[in-house]
Amino acid sequence: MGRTVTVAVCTLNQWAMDFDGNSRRILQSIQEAKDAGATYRSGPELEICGYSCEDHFYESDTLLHSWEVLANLLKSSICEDMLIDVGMPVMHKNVTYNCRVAFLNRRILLIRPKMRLCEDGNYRESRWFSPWTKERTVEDYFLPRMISQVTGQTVVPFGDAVIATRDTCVGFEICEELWHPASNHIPMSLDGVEIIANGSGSYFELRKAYVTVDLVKSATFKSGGCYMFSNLRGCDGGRLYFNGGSSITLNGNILNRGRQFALEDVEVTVATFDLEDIRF
Ligand SMILES: NC(=O)CC[C@H](N)C(=O)O
Repeated sequence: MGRTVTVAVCTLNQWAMDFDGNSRRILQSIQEAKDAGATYRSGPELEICGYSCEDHFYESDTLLHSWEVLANLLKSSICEDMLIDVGMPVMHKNVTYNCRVAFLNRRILLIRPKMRLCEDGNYRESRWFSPWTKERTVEDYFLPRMISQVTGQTVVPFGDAVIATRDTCVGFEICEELWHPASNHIPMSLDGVEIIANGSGSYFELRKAYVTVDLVKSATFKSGGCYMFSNLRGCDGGRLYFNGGSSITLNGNILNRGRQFALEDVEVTVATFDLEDIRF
C-alpha cells in the first residue's frame, strides 16, 4: 500500500533584522514548495529575524517584529493547506528561546524550543538563549493578542513535543541537536516519529559538509525515517558564511540535496517518498 508524501526543505539567504526581506523570501519558498506539490515545508534556523542578530536578541522589538512577520504568514493564502514550520525567537516566562513554530491553516500547532545550544567555534548561543530542558513536557504559551486575532487561539503548546497526524508523526530538532551525542532524534525515532525536520544555521568550515551529510544519514540509518535539513545561505550580516546544502534523507540515503555555494536567495529542495518505506 503506497502512502506517498512530498516534503520541502529551504535554503534562504536571510539577513539579520531584515524582517521585510526575510518574510518575502520565506513566502517565496512556501509558494515554490507548494508549486512543487509539497504538503510540508520546513526552513532554516531563526529564518524570520535572521540568525546573527547578536545582542539585538535582547531587544523586545526583535521578538515583536518576529511575531508581526508570523502574523502575516498565518494570514497569507499562500500558506493554506500546508504544514509549515518557521524559525524565530520566542520569550516564554521571561526567558528567550530559539524556536520552531509549526502551523497549519491559520492555527499554531506547536512552539518547539531548541534543547541543545551551540557554543563551539564562533557560536555563542547561550549569550542570548536558554535551552529548553524539560523533556517530553509542554506548557501553555499565551499568544500575543495580534496572533490570537488571526488564529482564534489563546494558548498553544510550548515545549518538547511532536505532531501526530492521521498519516504520520513529525518531530523537530534545531541545528545543534543533530550534532549532540544525545541527539533528540534518538528518542523520537525510538518512539516512532517518522519525519524529523531540522532548521539550521550552520556556517561554512572546510570539510564540514561531509560531517553534515554523515550526520543526516546516520540520524535515519538505524531506526529509519525521513530527515529534513534546512540551512541558511550567505553572510547574514556577520562575518560567517552559511553554506546551504539543505537535504532530505530517507532511511540513511540522501534523496535530494540543495547546492552549497550558490547565489540564489531562495532554493527549495523537495522529495517524494512512501511512508510505508519507513515502516518495514
Ligand atoms: N546553530 C547551531 O546549532 C550550529 C550547530 C553545529 N555545531 C554546526 O556547526 O553547524
